Amino acid sequence: MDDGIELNFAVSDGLKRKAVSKGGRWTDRAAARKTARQNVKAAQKARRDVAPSKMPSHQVQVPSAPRQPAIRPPPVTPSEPRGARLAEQGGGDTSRPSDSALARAVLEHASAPGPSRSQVSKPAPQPSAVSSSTKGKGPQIISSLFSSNPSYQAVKTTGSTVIGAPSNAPLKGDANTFAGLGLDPLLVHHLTNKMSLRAPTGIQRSALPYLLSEPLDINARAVSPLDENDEERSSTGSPKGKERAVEEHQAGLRDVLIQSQTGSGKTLTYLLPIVQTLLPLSRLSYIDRSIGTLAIIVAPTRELAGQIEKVLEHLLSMALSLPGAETDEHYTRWLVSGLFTGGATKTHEKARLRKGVPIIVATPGRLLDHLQSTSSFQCGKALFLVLDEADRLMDLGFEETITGIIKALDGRRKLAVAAEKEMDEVGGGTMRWPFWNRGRTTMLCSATVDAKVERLAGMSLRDPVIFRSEANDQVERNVVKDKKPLGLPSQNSIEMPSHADPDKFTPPSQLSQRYIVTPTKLRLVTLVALLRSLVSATSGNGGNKIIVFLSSTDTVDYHWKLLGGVKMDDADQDEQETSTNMISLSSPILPKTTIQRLHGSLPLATRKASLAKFTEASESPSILLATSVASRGLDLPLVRAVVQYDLPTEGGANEYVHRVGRTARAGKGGEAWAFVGPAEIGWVKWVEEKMGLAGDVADANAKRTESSVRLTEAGVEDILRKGFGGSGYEYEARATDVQMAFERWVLASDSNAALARKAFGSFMRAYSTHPIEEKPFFHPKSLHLGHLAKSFALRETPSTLGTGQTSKVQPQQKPIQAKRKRDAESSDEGEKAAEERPRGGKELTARNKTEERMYAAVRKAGRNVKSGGTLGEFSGTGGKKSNNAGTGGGEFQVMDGNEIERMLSGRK
Ligand SMILES: Nc1ncnc2c1ncn2[C@@H]1O[C@H](COP(=O)(O)OP(=O)(O)OP(=O)(O)O)[C@@H](O)[C@H]1O
Repeated sequence: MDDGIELNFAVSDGLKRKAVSKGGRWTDRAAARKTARQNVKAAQKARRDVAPSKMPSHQVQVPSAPRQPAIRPPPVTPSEPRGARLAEQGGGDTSRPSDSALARAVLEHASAPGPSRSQVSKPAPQPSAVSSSTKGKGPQIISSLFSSNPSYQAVKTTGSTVIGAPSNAPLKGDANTFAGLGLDPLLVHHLTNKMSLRAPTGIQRSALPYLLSEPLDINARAVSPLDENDEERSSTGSPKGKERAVEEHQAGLRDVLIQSQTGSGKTLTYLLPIVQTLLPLSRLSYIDRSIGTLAIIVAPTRELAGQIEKVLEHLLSMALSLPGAETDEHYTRWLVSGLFTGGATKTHEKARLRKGVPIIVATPGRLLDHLQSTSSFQCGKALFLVLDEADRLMDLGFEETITGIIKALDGRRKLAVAAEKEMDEVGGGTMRWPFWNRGRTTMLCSATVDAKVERLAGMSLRDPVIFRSEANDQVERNVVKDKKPLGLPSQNSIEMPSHADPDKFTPPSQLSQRYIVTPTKLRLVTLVALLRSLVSATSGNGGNKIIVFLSSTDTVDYHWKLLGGVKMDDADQDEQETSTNMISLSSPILPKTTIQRLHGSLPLATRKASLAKFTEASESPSILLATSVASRGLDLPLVRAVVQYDLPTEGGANEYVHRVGRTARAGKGGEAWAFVGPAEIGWVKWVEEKMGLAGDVADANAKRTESSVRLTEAGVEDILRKGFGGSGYEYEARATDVQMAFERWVLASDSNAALARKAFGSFMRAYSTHPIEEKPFFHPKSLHLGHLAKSFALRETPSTLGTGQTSKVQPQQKPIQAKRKRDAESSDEGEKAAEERPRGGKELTARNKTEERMYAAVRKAGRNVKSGGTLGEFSGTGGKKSNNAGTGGGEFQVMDGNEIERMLSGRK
């Protein structure tokens, strides 16, 4: 498809601008000004030299709107709030001279006298294109994307940025086989032939020997159930009373904490032992589904639970005998799985539980619900409880729910024991369970372990063994020495050795991590340019999926509709019909690419369909715009790149690692890109220091003094040039055209404009919720609102569009209440616990802390507003207020620009 914009990856060396000078004195700044002027001259010359006819034949011209005399752009956004510009440049990390130089250049260039590049030589924007679609919509303003724009430093984008060999890949070497770890031949056969998994990963190598070391002895004599009143336990001769609890637990496996990198195969690490342990039970004559549930896996979201259940189903579909093997003893298909996430009706789920489901995968709220209200749910004999994505469970506020689940399971067990004893006493007991003394093994899994996970571990695990991923060479040593499970001390928590720093979160070593210091005004076009480069470089094998993270549901919705609705010619920018049920859009600026979105406020069916569409095998690249709902656990195949357009507002470095972990999984390559604002560059060093190196890379670099993980800067100019192509500075004109097309789309209808303003407001509010620790880099005061508006394709800051009109609160409340209800109904969990929260909906629940901080901040501002007598909203253009122009955040709206400014500056 001809998208009307060329993709040209050749970078003209001769036209590269020199780096602005570094240092903090006025002489340096004068030098920077001089360089800027020289650059303008050089650009002029270059453009004169580049005749359009000399363009390579493979390059496609920018869509040709008729050129008209340029209308001068207005002087640098007169509506900039006081202090905003300064703030945009401040706050940088002075230890990174290049970054601070960039920030200074923002100021110098913006305020430097003399002609701007666009005034001198940039092809003029086409006012006609604007006017055609904006008749009667107020004054025209020409996009001034590159004029008066912060100059950006010509950072040379380097090649490979990976720091080591794959750290989450299957291990190499003959000694590293699934069979060697003690896995049943049936499972080995299935993994190899049906799932194409030939060797274990580091965490599997580390944990499987232990987890497979206690098979159930199906020939064991039945024993009486245990309880505190037992006088004797003759069949086992075990001690009685208090000691029994310990004894009981020691007879089985100790509880386990599994911590390893994203994409390292934790799911199979706990599923394989569960399946292998339970499988032999099917040979027992008395075993049928009425035995109830023997293993429970808890995952924080529906998507994750569904994903785990799919892997489990796949495992359970294995052949029950080896081809050609002759044996009298066959397993039966007793072992099945069930998904309990609130997606189906409860009646249906209850019916399934009544029949019996040996292994269930559930979200926490729904599981607790069944434990409390479904009496036919037999789970007193459960042998395994897995808490997957432990950190996410805690983030989502499931601590109490998990406590409830553990208590309920203990209660069920007691009831089952009592029932068994009663049957025994009356002599009618025919079904005797030989595994009462085994207890229940709890496994906790997480890629990152922080204080919250430690709290969950303390609450749910007894005497745990901690497993971390082993590096390749370490494995060899262990395997040679001892084929049995690594020696475990009999008491106290122990930790399997790992060379990685356990206190740091380690991204996969093969992951390339880059950041782009992007002037706020250029964010949107830089995103487009980056996506264009990424989609054009994708290949089926290496992956052709890209995930873009944004900070809120509103910004996801807006960018999705904007990309899908924008037109690059003069065609009417009609409002595109996009209902909540719509799955996929395409965009003229991202050829042959489908664009999906994912956030917690979408109906479950839409979310499922979006994910399915995004992951479907296709030659066409695919982009998923998502909130943090997509950051944990999701194992989406062929994700080649993760772009963090908005850096995480919650979860800090931890969240960053989870997000980038959606690519570079199981040893595959991947790219991570982070958009960093000029005032946010200190974040780079901060996040680097929070991350540790993995396994063997940590070994090799043990003596390195510098920060362990490095993010590499990519030049914004390079990105723009690559994405938009053309010779010399042509990319500027192309980027400007794209920006103008976006702006036309916004102006095309009231609802488009309202979406843009809503997204802008949501971004602002999300931004203000960065935790205090991150405030040095993400302070709302440092946001240049005028430039930020530009990045939302708004021609003016929403705050300055106000006419002083006030709105009544009442009319706003209805849609907000309706939205909340929708959120709750379609919430990720759909779960009681979440629904009980006043704000409902997973997305809202997920941002509990965020919302608390945010609401506190906005409430504070709200007081200011109310003290002024009114509670208002971002109002529409031309004094006409749109119905939908609220801030998207519920009851808190801000009246006008002064109020926003006051909120940001902390003035009364
Ligand atoms: N031994 C193996 N060899 C090759 N691929 C594997 C192996 N084990 C698991 N995988 C694959 O690795 C991918 C990631 O696995 P999984 O989702 O379990 O990772 P994870 O550690 O749980 O990651 P996250 O922390 O992001 O949830 C899956 O696609 C899985 O099929």
